[in-house]
Amino acid sequence: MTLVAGIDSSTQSCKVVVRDAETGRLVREGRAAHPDGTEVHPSHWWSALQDALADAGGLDDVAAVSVAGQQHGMVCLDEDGEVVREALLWNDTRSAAAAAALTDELGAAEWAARIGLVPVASFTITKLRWLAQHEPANAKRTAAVCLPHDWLTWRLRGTGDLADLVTDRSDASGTGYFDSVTNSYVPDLVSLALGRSDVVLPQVLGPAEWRDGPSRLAAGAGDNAAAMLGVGGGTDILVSLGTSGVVTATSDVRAQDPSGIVAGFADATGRYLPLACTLNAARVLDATARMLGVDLTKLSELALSAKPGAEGVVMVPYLEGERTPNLPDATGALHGLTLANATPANIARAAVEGMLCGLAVGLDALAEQGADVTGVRLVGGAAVSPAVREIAPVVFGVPVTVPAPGEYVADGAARQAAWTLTGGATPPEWTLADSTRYAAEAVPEIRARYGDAARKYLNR
Ligand SMILES: Nc1ncnc2c1ncn2[C@@H]1O[C@H](COP(=O)(O)OP(=O)(O)O)[C@@H](O)[C@H]1O
Ligand SMILES: O=C(CO)[C@@H](O)[C@H](O)COP(=O)(O)O
Repeated sequence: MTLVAGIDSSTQSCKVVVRDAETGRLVREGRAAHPDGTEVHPSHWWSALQDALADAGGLDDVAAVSVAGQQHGMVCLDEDGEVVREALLWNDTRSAAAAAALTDELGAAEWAARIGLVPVASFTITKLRWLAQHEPANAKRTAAVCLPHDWLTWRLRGTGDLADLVTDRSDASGTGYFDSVTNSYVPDLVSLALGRSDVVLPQVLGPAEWRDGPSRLAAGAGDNAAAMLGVGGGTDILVSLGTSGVVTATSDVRAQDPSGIVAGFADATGRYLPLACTLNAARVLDATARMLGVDLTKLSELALSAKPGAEGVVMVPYLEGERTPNLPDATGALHGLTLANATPANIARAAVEGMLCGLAVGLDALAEQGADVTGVRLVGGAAVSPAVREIAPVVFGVPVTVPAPGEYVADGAARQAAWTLTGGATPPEWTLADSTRYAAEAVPEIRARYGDAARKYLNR
C-alpha cells in the first residue's frame, strides 16, 4: 500500500492524516495545539507539526506529503532564511488602516477587477503596508515573504535556500498581490504596499506539481481550497465553522465583488473559489459556553431547548472585530434582552443563530455572484455541535449535509499529495464517508431581527 500524508496547519492546531493513496482510506492521524494569539512565531507551527507527525506515526513510510494551512498570514524571512518577526495572522486586525488606505489609493472597483479582492486587514498585502509604516527596520530586513503553508513546506524541504520557496495558486490568490487569472504576481502591488518589489516570493506550483524533500512535497494549499478538495468538490456551498466562518463554492470564473464581501480566490484544481469569511465562528460558541459556565455539549442542549428566534434575544457576535462586514474595531453585543427572555437557553440559542446569521450574509453575497445556493455542506470544528447542525437549515433556508466528522483540510492536502503520484488533470477519486442530512423550515424572522441589530453597527 502506498501512503500519503496531509497536513492542516490551522489557526488553533496542527492536524496530520496518513491515508492510502489509492482509496483514500484513513490509516493513522495526529494533532497538536497551536498557541493562542493573532501574532505567532512560525517556530510554534514547526514544533506543533513535529508533535502532530510523531502522534501520526511519522513520515518514514509516506510517499508524498502536502501542507495546507491558514491563509494570508505574513511570514517575513531575511536573506539567511531567518524569521524577521512573529507572523501576523489572518485574524490580526492591526492593518485595518493600511487596508483602508490601499483601498482608497486604487479604488475598490479597480482592486476587484485587477485581482478579485478588495483589501481588508486579513490579506497579506495590508500587513506588508503595516510593516513598512510601523517597523521600517524589519521591512528593510525582509528578503522574502511567504505564507504559513509555504514556510512549513520549505522547512520540510530543508534546504534553507529562499529560491526553494514554493506555494500554490489558491493560497497565492489570498495575498492581495497575485492575479489568479494570469497566474502571476503583480510587482506594482507589492511595491504599493512595501515600497519596493525586490523581495523573493514563492514560486507558484501547479496543482499536481511537487518538489523533492524527505518524500515528494506537493504545492500545498490554503485551508479552504484544501477543504473543498477534501469533501470531493461538488455543487453544494461549503460552510466551514472553525476559528473563521467561511462560505465558499467552486466556480469557473473569478469573483469580482467591489463590496469586498466575496473574495475572488482560486481553488486547488485550477478553477476559482469565491469566498466570504467572518472572524467569528466556533470561538463564539466557546466564549458563550464560558460565559454561561457550561461545556460545549451543554451549550448545544441549551440552544436546542430554546425556541427559534430565542424569544427576541439577538447576539451580534463581533468578538474579534469583524471582516464581513468590514468592522475591524467592532465588539459583540446582545440585543433584545428583557426580564422574561434573559435565560441561559435563549443566550445559547442567540449565539448559535448569530454565528450562522453572519454567514448567511455570505451565502446571499455568493448567490449574487452567481452561485447556486440550493444546499450547504457543513465542516469545521463547530460542525459537530448538534445545535449548529439543526439550527443551520433554519437560518440558511436550505438543507444542510454534514459529512462524517473528520479533518477535511488535512484530507484535501492528502488527496493533493496522492495527485502528485497519479499526475493528470484531475485528482484521484477517493470514496467519501457518509453524510447526514438536516432539513427544517426556515424562520426568516431570525435573519430579519439579526439584520436590524447588525445594521446599527454600520450606522455608527
Ligand atoms: N462539540 C463542539 N461544539 C462546538 N464547537 C466545537 C465542538 N468541538 C470543537 N469545537 C470547536 O471547534 C474549534 C476548532 O475547530 P477547527 O476547525 O479545528 O478550527 P481551526 O481550523 O480554525 O483551527 C474550537 O473553537 C472548538 O471549541
Ligand atoms: O482568512 C481566512 C480565509 O480567507 C480563514 O479561513 C483562514 O484561512 C483561517 O482558517 P481557519 O483556521 O479558521 O480554518
